[in-house]
Amino acid sequence: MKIDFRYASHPVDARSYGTDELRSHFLLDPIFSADQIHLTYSMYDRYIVGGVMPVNKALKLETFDHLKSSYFLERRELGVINVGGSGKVTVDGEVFQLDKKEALYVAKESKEVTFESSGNEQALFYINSAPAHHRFTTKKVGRQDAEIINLGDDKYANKRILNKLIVNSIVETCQLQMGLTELEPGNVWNTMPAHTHNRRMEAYFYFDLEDGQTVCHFMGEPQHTRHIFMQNHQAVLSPEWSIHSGSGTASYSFIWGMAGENLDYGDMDGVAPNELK
Ligand SMILES: O=C[C@H](O)[C@@H](O)CC(=O)C(=O)O
Ligand SMILES: [Zn+2]
Repeated sequence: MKIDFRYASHPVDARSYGTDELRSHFLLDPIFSADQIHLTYSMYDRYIVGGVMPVNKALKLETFDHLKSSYFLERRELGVINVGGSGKVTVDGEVFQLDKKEALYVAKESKEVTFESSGNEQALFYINSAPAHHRFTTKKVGRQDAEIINLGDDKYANKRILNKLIVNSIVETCQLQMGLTELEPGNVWNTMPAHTHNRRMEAYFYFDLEDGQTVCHFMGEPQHTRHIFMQNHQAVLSPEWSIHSGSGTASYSFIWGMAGENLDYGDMDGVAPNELK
């Protein structure tokens, strides 16, 4: 396992970050490395973001120094979404088959979690984890189980399909929420109009972006925005004070994940496009 660590930033400090500082504090890259579990432990709500890419062997989620626990999920819950070929996640002996864009919620106190590819195409497991106080039930959320919201309009180049996957109307969680948003062809703007939610931090992971294209991710306080150019399979941390929105040079999909004070997906403080600076 490879572990990175990130401290949280004060919004007033972040106003003066240049490109390199901004990327070193918020951009998470790489997410996927062959036969590696690569994680970042963030001080934003002690959220963990990472990727699992099992090529030649099954990979086991182990505890690491920042957790000071006897196993990874001793005091945590986990969300997994596969963005590659078919794969298998085994939780304490129970096998869950995850095809592309399917999710698994793994309950606190699950002792052994392993990941492997199970088809010809490489499985790619994107994972998020948050501290947890209660053991709920491990549950797969397949494509048909998703709650779908149609958002946006061609006219604003933001027509997209939002799939709620790990949310409390589908699976009980302590503080984790995850889902997947797909931009319709020719549409490029996500999460516009933008929002913040001081109650929750968030992380975005961009995927299914055509080779050679990019997504410009916008962050920062609504009146002090910054941008990070993102490549396929990179993630970015969004502090509780920050907007999280992006515009691509092509359409793409992304996974959002968040944790914090509440489990209310709709709790957002909207910002109209013409109020942004
Ligand atoms: O707090 C919620 C998140 O920012 C995302 O769910 C927003 C999103 O996927 C979109 O508008 O496309
Ligand atoms: Zn949000």
